[in-house]
Amino acid sequence: MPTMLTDVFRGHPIHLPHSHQPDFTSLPELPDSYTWTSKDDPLFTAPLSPQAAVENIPLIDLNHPDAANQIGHACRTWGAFQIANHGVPLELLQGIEFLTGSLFQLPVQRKLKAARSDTGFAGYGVARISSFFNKKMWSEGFTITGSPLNNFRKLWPKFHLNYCDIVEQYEEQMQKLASKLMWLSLKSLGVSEGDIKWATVSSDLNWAQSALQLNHYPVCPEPDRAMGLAPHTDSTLLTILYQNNTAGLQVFRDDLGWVTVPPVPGSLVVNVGDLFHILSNGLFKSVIHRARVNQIRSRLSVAFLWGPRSDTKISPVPKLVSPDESPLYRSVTWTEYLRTKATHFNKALSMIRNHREE
Ligand SMILES: C=C1C[C@]23C[C@@]1(O)CC[C@H]2[C@@]12CCC[C@@](C)(C(=O)O1)[C@H]2[C@@H]3C(=O)O
Ligand SMILES: O=C(O)CCC(=O)C(=O)O
Ligand SMILES: [Fe+2]
Repeated sequence: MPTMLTDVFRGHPIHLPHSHQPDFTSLPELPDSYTWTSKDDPLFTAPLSPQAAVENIPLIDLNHPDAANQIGHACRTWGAFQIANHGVPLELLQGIEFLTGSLFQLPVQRKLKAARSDTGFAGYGVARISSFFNKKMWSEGFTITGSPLNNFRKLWPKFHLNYCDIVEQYEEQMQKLASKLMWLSLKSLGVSEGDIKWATVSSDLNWAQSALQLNHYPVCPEPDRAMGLAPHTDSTLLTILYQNNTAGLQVFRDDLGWVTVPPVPGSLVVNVGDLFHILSNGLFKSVIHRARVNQIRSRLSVAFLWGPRSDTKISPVPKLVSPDESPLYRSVTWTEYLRTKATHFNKALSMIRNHREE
């Protein structure tokens, strides 16, 4: 029986004190434990790209006849892009935003009834990557995988069924979209369905699995010294992110520094994750990104984290490996990778890299 995402961290506890979460709204100034400097994160003071107005992640119209090549180019250069005409109904995007807003508005004692346990996967808490940093992040999160029924019943004793319904519909749409995006980007590399046995096209998409990460970044008294979500890459194949109408997401490019991804109403942000970087033999970049906060408006985001089934070994597509070289990475399942990441964080990719002889 393959490990489901819910079981990934069983036996790999991470102690994160969710119950110490402050009531963000009542803090007139930033506590020292939330004040970041470049000592806490080397990229904290990396420059904000002055060119961000001209150079930004592309906005791609999925109905454009050349969409596959545009996506492929964005995956190689940025590891991220935005999409319009993606087919996800606007009411559903509004529905998931409403759910997320309602959840984080609940009193902290109610949210803690659904707190993620040390070995658990789903529930309310601080970002999993918090354990790798000395300072705290100005955010709170809620992770969903499989049915949210038990947790939602604790949060909303009366209305949980309506909220479960929204999550189910949202996940269904996201699954279809993620698979479409994967095949479009692979097409740009000349890789087709026959080249990847584990991802056979079946309408139930049971070769994939996913999690939803709801994020809330409250208004912050000193945003320049705070961090919403520290820099990281996602461990996924692809992540599809919905952000409300408040900027905060930034992506990092070695040549440009931090670039803010402006919210475009109705569009979605797509990030290449570490597993897609591996599958593409390093051709697609898994993008380093972070979330900053602001003094005026709170921010919400919903990340659809998408990867293969737990028993699937991901390795570079043979077609993308030149015959006289070994693949850049050894094969790994999503479960193995999430556990490696939970222990070694941003060194996880280099730990599964095959070292080539010069
Ligand atoms: C499947 C997963 C990816 C994730 C860890 C998780 O187990 C569930 C939450 C995901 C998330 C969202 C916020 C950023 C991130 C790095 C984190 O701490 O939790 C990602 C994790 C990831 O992509 O590695
Ligand atoms: O809130 C955002 O814009 C980023 C969220 C994110 O990176 C994540 O949930 O993995
Ligand atoms: Fe992320």
